[in-house]
Amino acid sequence: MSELTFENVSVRYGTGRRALTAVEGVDLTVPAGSVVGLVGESGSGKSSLARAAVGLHPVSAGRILLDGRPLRRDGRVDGRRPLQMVFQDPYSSLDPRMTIGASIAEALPREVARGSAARRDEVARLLALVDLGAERAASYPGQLSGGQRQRVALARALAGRPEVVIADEITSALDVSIQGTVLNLVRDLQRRLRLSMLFISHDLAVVRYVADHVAVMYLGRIVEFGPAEQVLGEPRHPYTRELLAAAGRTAGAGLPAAVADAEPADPHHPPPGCRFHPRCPVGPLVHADRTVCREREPAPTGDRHRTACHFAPGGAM
Ligand SMILES: Nc1ncnc2c1ncn2[C@@H]1O[C@H](COP(=O)(O)OP(=O)(O)OP(=O)(O)O)[C@@H](O)[C@H]1O
Repeated sequence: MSELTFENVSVRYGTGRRALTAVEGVDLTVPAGSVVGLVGESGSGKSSLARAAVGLHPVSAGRILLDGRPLRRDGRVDGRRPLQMVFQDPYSSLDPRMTIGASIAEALPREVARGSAARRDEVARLLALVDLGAERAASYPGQLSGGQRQRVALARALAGRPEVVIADEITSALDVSIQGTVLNLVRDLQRRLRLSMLFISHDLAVVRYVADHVAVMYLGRIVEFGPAEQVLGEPRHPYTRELLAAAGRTAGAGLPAAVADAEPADPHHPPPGCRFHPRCPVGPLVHADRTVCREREPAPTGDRHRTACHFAPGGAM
């Protein structure tokens, strides 16, 4: 079991006037063997943080550590790739011209992949892990259903014997009727293989189901973090409360409509002070002029349940 830590991590795209900071100064820990759900509306920086962890995009500041050891820019540590990512669209990780077996075999570490018999056995073992028969090795991605393809993508990620799996919206593209089965499988594998997991989803119902801890991201910052039942049951940050209210309105159908009436956040020009202040319903109630919110960025406060809001219960003010 391994602990994944983001230490003051920033991710930037572009340069000059077009520069955009998608992730800014994020501190986040995925405790060994646990699932951290990462939520926030579209564009908040969730995928950017994930991609930085697996080396698909460089961090512009900060460090990413596995059990205290820094990951290299390409996501390796000691020559291995201990982090694997599963994406929303399994087509992005499966070559349509390769059989399922060949795709999985390609991801096997060299020491396992010696000899075709060993490879075949290992592919069959991985297929069994994701509840697919060994005969599936001969199929092509186009012959499988969306749910089966996502299982194969999962098997492929597990082929590298990861310690941490980053799941980015892995059920969002699936038919609602099979989302539950895939989620059950993921949760079961996570426990059996004692994986640590960063589970990104815009669907709070899904996150409630799989996550031990929840991190809420807004415009590149983590605004709330804590045990899932606390963050989702007794949210402290006004943004988290809005997300939950919006999810309730749409019967768990997701976040993107959250805070729909407010000004959309512009990542090119994040507001000064608290980034949420232009949309925040709480600040004006407490401080008519919202000076503190406009001028001072709130530092996270709290112990197990941390919130970055000047007026959160247990907050700085
Ligand atoms: N390769 C890129 N080049 C430039 N800007 C990018 C790039 N990738 C993401 N961005 C920008 O970075 C910000 C954060 O995007 P990111 O995809 O990380 O957010 P997200 O929370 O994962 O959203 P979604 O749920 O829509 O994937 C957005 O403003 C996005 O437009």
